Amino acid sequence: MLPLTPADYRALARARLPAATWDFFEGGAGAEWTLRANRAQFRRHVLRPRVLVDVSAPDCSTELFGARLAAPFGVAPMAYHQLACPEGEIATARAARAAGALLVVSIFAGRRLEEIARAGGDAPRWLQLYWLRDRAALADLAGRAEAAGFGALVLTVDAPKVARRLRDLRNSFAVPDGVRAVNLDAALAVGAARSGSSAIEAHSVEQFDRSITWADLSWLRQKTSLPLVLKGVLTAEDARRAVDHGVDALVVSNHGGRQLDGAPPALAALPEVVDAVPADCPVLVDGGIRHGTDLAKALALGARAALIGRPVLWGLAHSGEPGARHVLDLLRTELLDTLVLSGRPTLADLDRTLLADWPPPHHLRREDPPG
Ligand SMILES: Cc1cc2nc3c(=O)[nH]c(=O)nc-3n(C[C@H](O)[C@H](O)[C@H](O)COP(=O)(O)O)c2cc1C
Ligand SMILES: CC(C)CC(=O)C(=O)O
Repeated sequence: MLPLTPADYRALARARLPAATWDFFEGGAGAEWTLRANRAQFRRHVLRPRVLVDVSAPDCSTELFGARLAAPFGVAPMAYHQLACPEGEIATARAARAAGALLVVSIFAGRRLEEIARAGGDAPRWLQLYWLRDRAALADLAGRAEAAGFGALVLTVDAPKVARRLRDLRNSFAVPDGVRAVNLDAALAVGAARSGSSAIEAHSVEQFDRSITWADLSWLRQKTSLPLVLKGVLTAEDARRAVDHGVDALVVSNHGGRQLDGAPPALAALPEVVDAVPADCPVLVDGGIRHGTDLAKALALGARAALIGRPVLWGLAHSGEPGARHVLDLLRTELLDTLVLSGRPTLADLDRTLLADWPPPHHLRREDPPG
C-alpha cells in the first residue's frame, strides 16, 4: 500500500513492531479515556469555508523564537526512538530538518545530544527535561543543550511520576537491551523487566523529583539563558502562574493521554490557556493531531504551533528517516490543502470564525463520538 496519510503509516508500523513496543507507543493511562478524548475532540468542530478568496499563494510557514519553520509544527519529545528504528533520534533529526519542522528531543533520547545536533544542522531543536532528583544531571544537560545549539528547554510538568499504563503493566514492559538514555549517567537508566510491573513507571518513581513547585523554576532559570517552555499545562490558572514565573512559552498537553486519565482533551483546554496569557507568549498544543485539518483547528483556537507525537514514531518504524519525513510532509501538504480549500490562505487567516461546533448544540446526540 502506498501510504498517503499518517493513519496509513500507523497500520504499516503496527505490522513491523513487537506487540509490547506497539502497546508502549500507542497506549495511554488508566482506562485510556483521555487518549480517546484527544481524538474525539477534533470531531466536535467543523470547518466553515469561505469562498471566492484568492488562494493562489497559500503559506503555512512561521517563526518561533526567531527560528523559521516550513509549517507550524514540530516533533513532540518522545523517549527511545530506537524502539522504532535503529538510527533512533538521528533519523528523526534528519527527517525534521528536511521537513522544516521543529524537533523536541526527549531527555530519554537514545542518541547523544551532540550527535543529534550535528544531524539536525541549523534546523531548530529544543531539549525536553523531566525534573530528576539528580540536579547535577539536569544542570549538565542544560549546559550541553545550550552548547549544542538547542534553542529552548522544555520542562514537562505533567509527570511527577509515569502513570499506571495498564498495557505496560500487563506486558511487564522494559526498555530492551541496547537501548538506553545515553545522555544520562548509566546509574540513572531504566531497570530490568519485573513481572507485572512497568520498568518505566518504577524508574520514574525512583528518579523523578515529585516535590518540586513553582519556586524551583528559578533554579533551572539560573542554569541556562535559553527560553523555558512548560509542557503539560491544561488550565488558565497554571498558565497565568507560568507567565508570572517568567516562563517563555507553554505546551497545552495531556501527554497524549499517557498521564492523568480523565484530564481534558488538549484541544478543549487550549482556548482557556490562550485567553489567559499575553499575546506574546506562544502557546503550543499536542495530542491526537493526525490530519492537516486537525492542525487548522488547533491554530484557529489560538495555538502558535503544534507538536506531533505517535505519527512520527509510525513513520520511523516504517522506514526510519524517509518514513518520518514523509509523515511530516503529508501533514504539511494536508494543512496547505486545508488553507486553500477553506479560503484562508495564511496562518493569520485562521481564527475562531473558522470553526463551528459539531454536532450543533440543538442536535440531540444519540451516542458518544467514537474513540
Ligand atoms: C512513546 C512515547 C514516548 C513519550 N515520551 C515523552 C518524553 O520523553 N517526554 C515528554 O515530555 N513527553 C513524552 N511523550 C508525550 C509526547 O511528547 C506528546 O505529548 C504526545 O505523544 C502527543 O500526543 P500524540 O502522540 O497523540 O500526538 C511520549 C509519547 C509517546 C507516545
Ligand atoms: C520514558 C517515559 C517517562 C517517557 C514518557 O514520557 C512517556 O512514555 O510518555
